[in-house]
Amino acid sequence: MNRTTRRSTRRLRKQLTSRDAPPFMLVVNDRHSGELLEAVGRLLFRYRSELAPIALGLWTGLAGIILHATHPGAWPWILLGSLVASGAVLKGWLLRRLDRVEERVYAAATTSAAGGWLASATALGVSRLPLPWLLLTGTAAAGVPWWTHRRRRARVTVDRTIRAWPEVAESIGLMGSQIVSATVDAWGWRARVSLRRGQTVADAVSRVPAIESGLGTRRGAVRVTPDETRADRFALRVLARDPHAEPVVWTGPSAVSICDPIELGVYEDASPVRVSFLRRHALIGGIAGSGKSGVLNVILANLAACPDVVLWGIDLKGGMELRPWAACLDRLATTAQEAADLLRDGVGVLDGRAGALSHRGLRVWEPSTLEPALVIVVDEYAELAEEAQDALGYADSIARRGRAVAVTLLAATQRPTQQAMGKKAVRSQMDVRLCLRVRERRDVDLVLGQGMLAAGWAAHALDAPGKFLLSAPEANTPQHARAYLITDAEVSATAGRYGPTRTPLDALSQSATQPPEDPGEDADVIDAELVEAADEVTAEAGPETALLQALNDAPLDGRSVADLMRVTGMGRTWVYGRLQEYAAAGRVVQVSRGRWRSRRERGTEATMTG
Ligand SMILES: Nc1ncnc2c1ncn2[C@@H]1O[C@H](COP(=O)(O)OP(=O)(O)OP(=O)(O)O)[C@@H](O)[C@H]1O
Repeated sequence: MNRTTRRSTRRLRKQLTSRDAPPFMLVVNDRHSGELLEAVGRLLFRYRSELAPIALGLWTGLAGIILHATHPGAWPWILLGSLVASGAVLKGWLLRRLDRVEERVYAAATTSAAGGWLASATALGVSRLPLPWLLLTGTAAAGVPWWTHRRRRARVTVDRTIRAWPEVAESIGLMGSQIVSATVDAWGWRARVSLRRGQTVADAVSRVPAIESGLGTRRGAVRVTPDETRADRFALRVLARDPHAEPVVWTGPSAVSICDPIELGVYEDASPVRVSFLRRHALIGGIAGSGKSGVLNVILANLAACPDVVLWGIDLKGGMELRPWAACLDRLATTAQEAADLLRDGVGVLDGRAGALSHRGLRVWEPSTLEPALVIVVDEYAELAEEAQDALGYADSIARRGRAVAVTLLAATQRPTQQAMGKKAVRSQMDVRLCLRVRERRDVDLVLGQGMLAAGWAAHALDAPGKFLLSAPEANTPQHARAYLITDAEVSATAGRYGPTRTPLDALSQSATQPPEDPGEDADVIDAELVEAADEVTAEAGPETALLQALNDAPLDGRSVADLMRVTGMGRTWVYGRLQEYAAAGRVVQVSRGRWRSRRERGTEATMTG
């Protein structure tokens, strides 16, 4: 109480107690009593949900008094009506929005209990013992589940928030915005908010901490995502609890082909995070300990289960991260030189396939078990830039030209700066970007691309390992996700399970990784006549006809690739390209490693023509 108030209180007291003071009169101020009633009314309305069980008890009691006085014989009908209503609620014909069994059972039990009491009170009178006590204890018993029910409480919170939104919006700088619709879900509630003309979703994104403060939520509870259909709307999600508070257990590979999307984890609404890695390069970024290796493990565990993929790995941390997958990796490079060789061979495969595709008149390599995709996994790409500069040129080439021929990169790094990625275009070629927690806000744009932070991709606010944001053609909103957690034991079990049955690289791609060599080295001793005849054919009809003839004339144990190179005068990749094409068409068979002949059926010689 301040000094002025104290002084006026003293004066008032003096006036009231002095002898010449006017007689004290209690004046009922109508205006104030009206305000009081209004305030009580407002309070009752505000807490109407909490007061519902008490109101129901009071109405039932009142109905009992009236019915006993007017229709005491109606009790059988009341009983029957309440039983029918309970059955209808249980069946879901009444109160349809109660979509859970527990909720329907509660509503049915309350209806039949209230009906039973009302029937008894109608017949016997409300005051007949133990009816008053039953009404009191019944109201309390029905009230407990009601008051503690999470969904009801959440619904009430949403209701109040919608009403308070104009005030909140004004104080957080989104004046004029309105909540258009709101729903309660398992973890909190979500709403669609319309913005005042001229405001954008970027304004809402930049005010997320203010929205959290305005709504009185915990930090990190609010998500703002653009509405794809309207620039003047956004989706607001408030998470009362963090759905990703606990690690998400991995349940096994979700893909059996590189053409299938891979399930990486779950979004906050419990829907799975699925993304395709077919003909796409991928970048995984995040600080140390954010869970990059964990995400790589999920991807590798899925790709290991796909027989139409060959996996190569580069791990310049001495193989620490990728060695557990060694059984499933066709190649693993752990030194700078090995990494450069591996990427150079990757470019070789790419070129070999590109040549074969152009010969077949096709544009893309369709992965199959005979002609698998090649995925090159690079753990900590920055090490590559530091230690194996030569390798960066090859990586760049693969990033730019590898998609069509299904030779792709999957790179993980802490900060994909220009320096860490090499001064090449690798980062800009990454179609799938997965951002775990980053240290600085600007790192969001480094991993996900320019402008993503401003668009609401707040990866700097992710607060646990394995939490991530995914940007891919099929994931274009900043939805928070958590990757499955694969334990070390699961990694070794998965590698052990799929390792022995991994598909080898196709012969054409293999040949493209080998240095050009003299075909004479492993050539068979073939008669001079054949070579001479082949030379003639080659000169007249071209190398393909010579190849077909040599395959037709091949002995039962086939002809070596070196011979085929000699008779056609063409390189290894060209020969393998044709052989693979004929093999896919069922026209030639690989008799043993590196030996081929045309297919012969039922002992007859099936000759091939071009
Ligand atoms: N999806 C996940 N769910 C829960 N915990 C996880 C998840 N992924 C990783 N972790 C935890 O975080 C720790 C660090 O993960 P991880 O080694 O994958 O991080 P990293 O980013 O690869 O780190 P570094 O850059 O140092 O290699 C792990 O030991 C694991 O306990």
